[in-house]
Amino acid sequence: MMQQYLRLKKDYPDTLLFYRMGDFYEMFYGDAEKAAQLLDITLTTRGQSAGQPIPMAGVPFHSVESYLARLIRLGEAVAICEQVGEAGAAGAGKGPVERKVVRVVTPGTLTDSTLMAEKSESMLLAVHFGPRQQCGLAWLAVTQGQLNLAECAADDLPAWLARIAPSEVLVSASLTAAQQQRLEAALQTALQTAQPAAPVTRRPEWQFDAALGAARLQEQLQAASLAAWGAQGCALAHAASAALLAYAEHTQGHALTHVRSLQVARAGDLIDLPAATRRNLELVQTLRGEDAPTLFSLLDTCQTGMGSRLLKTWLLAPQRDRAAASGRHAAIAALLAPQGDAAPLWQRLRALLKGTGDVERVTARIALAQVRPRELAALRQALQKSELPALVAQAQAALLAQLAQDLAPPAECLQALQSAIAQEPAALVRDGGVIAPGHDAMLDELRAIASNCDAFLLEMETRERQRTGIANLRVQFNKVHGFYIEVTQGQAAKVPADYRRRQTLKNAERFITPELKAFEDRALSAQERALAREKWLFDELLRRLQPHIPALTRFARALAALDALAALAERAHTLEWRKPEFTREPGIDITAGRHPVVQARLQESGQGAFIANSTHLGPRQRLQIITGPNMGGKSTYMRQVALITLLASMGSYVPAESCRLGPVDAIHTRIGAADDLANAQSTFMLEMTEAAQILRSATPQSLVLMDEIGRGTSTYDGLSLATAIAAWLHDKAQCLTLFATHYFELTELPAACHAAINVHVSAAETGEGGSIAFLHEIQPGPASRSYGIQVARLAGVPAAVVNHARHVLARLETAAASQQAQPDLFAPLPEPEPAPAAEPAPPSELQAALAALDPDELSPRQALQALYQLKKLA
Ligand SMILES: Nc1ncnc2c1ncn2[C@@H]1O[C@H](COP(=O)(O)OP(=O)(O)OP(=O)(O)O)[C@@H](O)[C@H]1O
Repeated sequence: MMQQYLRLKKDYPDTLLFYRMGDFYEMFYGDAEKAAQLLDITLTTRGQSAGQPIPMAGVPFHSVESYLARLIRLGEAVAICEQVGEAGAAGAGKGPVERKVVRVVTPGTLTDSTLMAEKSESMLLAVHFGPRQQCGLAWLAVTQGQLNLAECAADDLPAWLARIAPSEVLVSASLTAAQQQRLEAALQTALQTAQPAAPVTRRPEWQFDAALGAARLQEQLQAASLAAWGAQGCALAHAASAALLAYAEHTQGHALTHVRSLQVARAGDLIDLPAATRRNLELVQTLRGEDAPTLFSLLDTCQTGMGSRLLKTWLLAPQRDRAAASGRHAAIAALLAPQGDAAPLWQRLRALLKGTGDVERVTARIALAQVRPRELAALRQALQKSELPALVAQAQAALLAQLAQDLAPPAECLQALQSAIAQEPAALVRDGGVIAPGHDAMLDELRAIASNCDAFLLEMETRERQRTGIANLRVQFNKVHGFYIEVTQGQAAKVPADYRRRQTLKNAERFITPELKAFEDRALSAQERALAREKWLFDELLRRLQPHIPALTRFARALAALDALAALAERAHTLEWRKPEFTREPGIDITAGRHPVVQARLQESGQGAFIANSTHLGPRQRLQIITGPNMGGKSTYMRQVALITLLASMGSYVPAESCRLGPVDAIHTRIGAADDLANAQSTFMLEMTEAAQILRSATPQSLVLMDEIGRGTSTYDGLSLATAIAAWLHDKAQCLTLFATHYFELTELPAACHAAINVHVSAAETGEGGSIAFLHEIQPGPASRSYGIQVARLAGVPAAVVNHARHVLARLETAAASQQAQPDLFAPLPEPEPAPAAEPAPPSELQAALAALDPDELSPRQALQALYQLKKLA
């Protein structure tokens, strides 16, 4: 057996091998030690090899899922090795049962719903590093039917990683350690998760081959050319897809017949949402790393997991082209439209969608031959909802008309499921009770033999009581001993000669007769044969379903889209959101906008109403300098503008009275900072890194939020930087900017910059104690003063400290007033001064050698020699 184990293990050196032995999965040697530590299970030994005990650890097969889930969370991969041969059938009856690795469970290739998050995909990404700092990317979720390709510069990899959010990354084994380290660092920054970032798995270099990839893609898509998908030219991405497909199939132990569509992603197609923006706007995770309250948690009232997952994709990958978003707006309008006396469509659709299974994942599991009986029952239930397409077809929207078509279930598929699968099937095929009665005559007959047992036993009991005169004789069955006739000890003397003793108990004797033995053989074999027949029928059903996989995939996508749209309609109705409008001219025009998450929180906690604010940004008024007290609502206001922009762009209604939105190519944010300890960057360094990125990439179609830039350094440094950054955004980038600051000096900017204006959040002083009330209203003009000391008081800073601060402030203000007026920060920059004439130092040997060189006159060989010479001198 150990020979067999070691033979299998040889092919999975870096993967834990779960070796099935009876009711356990066992691990040996290093695997056992590692698993014992990771899972906190007992490490024992079994037998010996070369005189040494063999370390062993195991987990029971019936609870294997929970152990797998823990290992996957830790980034481990597990190869599942099952018995595939019949016991006793191997060779001459000696030697272990034949075993095989049937699948490999890895973080990026999960398909089992018990191991997966309901609301997020488990994405597998292959990265191929090509020449000239270019990368090819290929990714897919094994439970979805779509492959994705992209090519990018190595520098843009972090942005792509953030967008794809992979659960596992494949790279070539030839990657250098330094390259891998860089990739892992980028992953950590991109994913921003508290858990360990996605594991990086090395695969053989030859698998990253462009020609192989193109051929594999064509085979996968059953197409003679990749031109239909616009995917013919991207060799680097082809190389990545070769490795991706090979690995995905390797882990499933099965071809991915359900993966039949391809998408080439181009950076310019999507609205850029850098990792900082996702984090700062708390789109799917709060700053503390929790799932709620976030924009997504507020938005997601979907009835199914697949609806939630699609909605999340819409939110995180909004398109620059607004056609898709417009289509969704129109669909939501149709779902909300009054229907006379009947409830609006969104309500009726959601009632129908409730309790629908995860058809998308079930479909993938049918294709991979991993599906469980109850998943098929759930699919049948979904396919039976025939009112669904009819109802959707009633709506007046192009997108919904398309969905109605895809929702028409493949009739043959439904029929096959209705006929074959029992009303409430058992969880596992090997338990029996999965195939419906009446589906197969042979199965029915075998089942009849097995279930006629009871009648036979009763009849025999009566007969034997009469024959023996033992009134309390009983004919029974148990799993361990099979069939028997039980007689109490007192009556044992009366048994006839043809009774054979089977077992002696304290108070009773158990016997068997030739007749009962013959019955037992027939009944047990009928049961076994019924189980085998069920297994065969189940596999047969899966074969029959295979041709319907593409239709089922379309059906699943349509259900998911409908669920997501109905959820958006429900949100629009419940939260009183309005339909946004897209315009050609750049700009953002919002009337009475609200921050949806803050508003919901205020409502829940009964802390008063949310104050709506309007925003106008356009080419002629593109920069707002926002001042006002702490706690006044500056951050809330800025974020709400970004959230409304994003919601409109993903195709949702928005929390505002009205919203007109021009083209948007990116939403950048530079908001407060927690130290990025993971990457050992200081707060200020991080602040400047993010600012640098924004200054480099913002365009007139970008929305930029800057919250208190420059706060992390000394006042003058900070003020100078903030000034220069604001001026650059206004003059050079010309993007739409909201710029919140505590530097009052910045309120001078609009005087010098024609498209900048001042706004402030209002506060009112109440009473004599100097306390303030925040009105949370955005008003034109700069704030008249800051209220830092009042806020400190509100926060419970001791009165003595507050008083002291007041005195210091008064003194500072008097001193400032008596000094000369504040320097004009926005005066044009002076011409750079000529450098002061320094004492000319005699040229060094190196400088002399350099001066003697004339690059235009050098041959390559001479240039190289000169270079060596210079190095030597230096
Ligand atoms: N428009 C609004 N209506 C009602 N309450 C609001 C509004 N805006 C903000 N608030 C409340 O005020 C609190 C503080 O808002 P916010 O964090 O935006 O202030 P801030 O001006 O950015 O403060 P700081 O300068 O200290 O960061 C919010 O948590 C929210 O409860």
